[in-house]
This record gives sequence, C-alpha cells and structure tokens, in this order.
Amino acid sequence: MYSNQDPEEQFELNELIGEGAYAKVYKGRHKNGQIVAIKIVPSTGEIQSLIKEIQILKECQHAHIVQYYGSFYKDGNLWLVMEYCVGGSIIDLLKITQKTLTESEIAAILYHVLLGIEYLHANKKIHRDIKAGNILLDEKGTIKIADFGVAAQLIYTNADKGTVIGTPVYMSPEVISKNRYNHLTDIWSLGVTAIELAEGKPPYSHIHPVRAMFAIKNNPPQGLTNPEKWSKEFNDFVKSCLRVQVSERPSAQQLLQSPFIKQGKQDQKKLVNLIENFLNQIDEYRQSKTQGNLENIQTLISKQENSEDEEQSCGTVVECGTLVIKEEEVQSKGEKELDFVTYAKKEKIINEIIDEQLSDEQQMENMNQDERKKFLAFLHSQMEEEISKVKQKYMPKIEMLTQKIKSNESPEPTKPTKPLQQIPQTKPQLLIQTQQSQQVQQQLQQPQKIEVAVPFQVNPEVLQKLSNLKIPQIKIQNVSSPTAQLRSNPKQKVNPEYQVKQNIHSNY
Ligand SMILES: Nc1ncnc2c1ncn2[C@@H]1O[C@H](COP(=O)(O)OP(=O)(O)OP(=O)(O)O)[C@@H](O)[C@H]1O
Repeated sequence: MYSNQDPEEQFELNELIGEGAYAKVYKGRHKNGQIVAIKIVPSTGEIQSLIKEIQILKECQHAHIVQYYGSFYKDGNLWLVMEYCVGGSIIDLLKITQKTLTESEIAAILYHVLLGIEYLHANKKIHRDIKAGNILLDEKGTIKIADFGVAAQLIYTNADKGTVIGTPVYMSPEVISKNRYNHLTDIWSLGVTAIELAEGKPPYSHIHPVRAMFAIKNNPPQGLTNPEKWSKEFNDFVKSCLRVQVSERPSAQQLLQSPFIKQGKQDQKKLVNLIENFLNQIDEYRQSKTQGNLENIQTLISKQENSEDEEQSCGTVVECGTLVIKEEEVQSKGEKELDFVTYAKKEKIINEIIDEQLSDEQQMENMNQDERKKFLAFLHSQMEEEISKVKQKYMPKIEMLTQKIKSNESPEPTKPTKPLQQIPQTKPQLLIQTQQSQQVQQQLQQPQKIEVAVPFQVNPEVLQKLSNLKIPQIKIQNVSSPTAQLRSNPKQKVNPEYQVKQNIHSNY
C-alpha cells in the first residue's frame, strides 16, 4: 500500500496549504523539481480514511480527479503524495479573494465536477463528500475532485445503508435517514455545493450541524435563497439535484445535458481567467500565512502530532470536515440509536445539543414520535449520569457534616452491650442504596444504642425492608412527613421548617 522509504529523501516540504479534520496538506517539491501536494496524517489521526483515499485514488485516472503519485509511512505519519492544485479548493479561493462567483463561472466549475463524478459513478465509486472544499483548481484552470477519504467502492448497486458519512450540511436525506442510498447521493451534495458556490455558504451552515441534519431530513429542500437573482436554468439545475425522491434525481450523465451545464461547457475560459487573475493573490496569502505561522515545517509536524489545542481550534469535527459513523460502532453499543445521538456522543457535544434542543421547540416539532421517544430516553440517561456525578461530588462532604452534627447532638456515648457478631448472620443483607440505609447499616456495626435523626424522608420501601428483617435490636418508629400528613389531612397547614425525624432505636 505505501512505501517505507524515507519520503524526506525524495521530497522537500514547503508551506502548509490546507488542513482538514485530521490531515494537513503541504506544498512539496520532488528532488526532480516537480511540485506536489503532500497530505500528512499522524498515526493518531484518521489513518483508515487516508488508506481508503490512497486505494481509491490509485484506481482513478481522470482529468478531473486529483492525480495520485505515491504514499509513504514515516515516524508515525502517513504521507499521501498527489498532484498539486495551485488554486487550492474553490472555497479557499473565495475566502482568500473575497470574491463571489458569477453564474457562468459556477456553470464552468460544475461542468468539470460532473465529468469527474460521471467517471466515478461509471466505475462504481461514490465520493460521498462532494463540497466546494473538496473541489480544487489547478494552474490551467482545470477543476479536480479531491479528498476520497470517505469514498465508497460499490460492489453492489446500492451502498451500505448503515453508514452515515460525509459532511452534515451536504448530506442527502437518504444518507441521514440511513436508508439505502446509491451514487445519486453525490448529486444531492452537488446541488448543495452549487448553492454554496453561488451564496458562499451551503444551506443550514449557520445552524449546528446536528440540527442541520434534522432540518435536511424533515424540511423540503432549500433551493437558492434569492432565486430571482439567478437564471431559470440555474434554479432548475439546483432543484433537480435536490430532489428528495432518489428515483427522480438525475444522473451525472443526464445533468451534463442540462441547459445550465451545457452553458458551463462553453465557458471554460472563465476558469482560466479566474486562476490567472487570482494566482498572485493566492500565492501572497499562502506565503504570508506560512511566514507568519511557521518557523519550519518540521516543528509544525511535530506540533501537529502533539497539540490538542490545534484540534480543538476547529471545534467539533462535524463543523470542520468529514464525519464517518459506521453502523458497527453504533451496534457495538448494543442498540441502534438516532444519528444525532450518535453524533452527540461521538463529538462530545451533548451539552450543546441539550441546551439548543431544549430551547428550540421548533426542532422538537420536526422530530417524529419515534425520534422524540429516543431523544427523551437519551436525555433521561444523560440526566441520570449527571446526577450521579453531582452526588459523587457532594456526598462525601454531606456525610462528613451529618456525622459531625450527629455526634455533637448526642454527646453521651451509650455503653456497648452486645458485640456485632450477635446480629443474626442468617438474616438477608440489606440491599438498599439510600444514604439513610447506609447510616443504619453503619450503626448496626456499632454495639451501642442507635438513634438516628434523618433530616429527610426515608423511602417507605427501605423502612418496609428493615421491618421485614425483624432484627430484634432494631425498632422502627412510624414515619411521618409533611407530605404524608398532607395526604391524610389535605387541609392541614404544614410548617415549612418542619423536619421529618425518623428515630430508629436499638433495643440493647
Ligand atoms: N492536491 C491538492 N492541491 C492543493 N491543495 C490541496 C490539495 N489537496 C488538498 N488541498 C487543500 O487542503 C485542504 C484539506 O484537504 P482535504 O480536504 O483533503 O483534508 P481532509 O482532512 O480530508 O478534509 P475534511 O476534513 O474536509 O475531510 C483542502 O481544502 C485544500 O485547501
């Protein structure tokens, strides 16, 4: 799969040109002078997806798919060497140049992308992560599809439906719902990408990715925000890509015949102009970024391996890149969970989700009954977990204080009468988890008169169990609580400062 030769003997690493969730991409130079792009993933990163990317790229030879040159393993890093696209991704281009694209530029870009997608689909491959960030532009103004880390090689006509894969806002409804999906999922993502190219951002990019997934699944597809600003052909193109019914979605081949894309075919010169006009600006930007941030690349790579801060700087993984969740991961937990629950757990954004979900009734409106129930169960289990953490934090202090107060309140020690062994051993163990019962059990260990004032109500079940044991040394007084009193006499006023006292006396 990859060579164990030292890549540094063959390549010189230059500036950092991009980074994703796990990988960093550098400009590099082969000793023969050829400029290349080198994607490096530390072994702590998503090596599996890089291996997959290598596999797929090796099999692809197409003008609109980034060319693979080789891969290496060195010092815990996997290196993937590929064709260098000087313009970087279209999204880089838009950010660096602060430019918006014209409709004919968009059509020209999408024409090339569709040629690449058509090739992939004809070779039974699904990209699964089509987005502007994965569409690169080379110095000749040619578009190349990159980032095959989550691409799938299809053996059967339909993809493995158990896998939620891609970048949330670009995901098709069928992928989110974990229904069977096929190559047409790429067409949906292409529709979202078309909007991104026109508006700078894909729909739902302003909301949390997990909520975006809900919205995609439950709302009708979002077209262009201001349809009147764009031609009918472009609006039609976007609408046809974003058909919820997969069977109604056109193939790449069909879209290549659409009026909008045919126009794009005529406008290829626009892409050449685009790169020519902005190349200097892009170069300057990269160099200033490199000089400002990097003293030398080696230091950077070792930082990349160790620095947690850098990973955190891009927030949750779902927000900055591709996310892969496999069915096996979910099933290994013994249950099938909702996508968003899996996301929440995997991306450790539970609190964010809980806060956001609770404050947004609309979001709950969007859930179906089954989802509501599952979310409710999820919230319950989260709550229990948090309660138990809080208990762990406070209980030692509470117990210590209770002991101190108790020992001050009953200073005269009672004389020991019978040793512990005299407690009948045949009696069943108390299997009661409350603090009160622990106190009782502790007291049982001490051969002395026991009087415990418990400042809150004992669970009646606990008392029942104690009574059932019929231990002669213990007498249990009737329990009376404000709520019990109220139940027996609802009109009675209960002093709010009333404290329930339950006295448990030893008989020795
Ligand atoms: N061949 C290349 N030539 C020039 N720039 C590239 C090349 N490959 C990648 N880049 C730049 O590096 C960025 C990150 O690359 P890539 O998307 O492959 O990383 P990733 O970790 O797989 O990302 P993601 O988190 O989106 O999955 C790209 O957006 C692009 O700007």
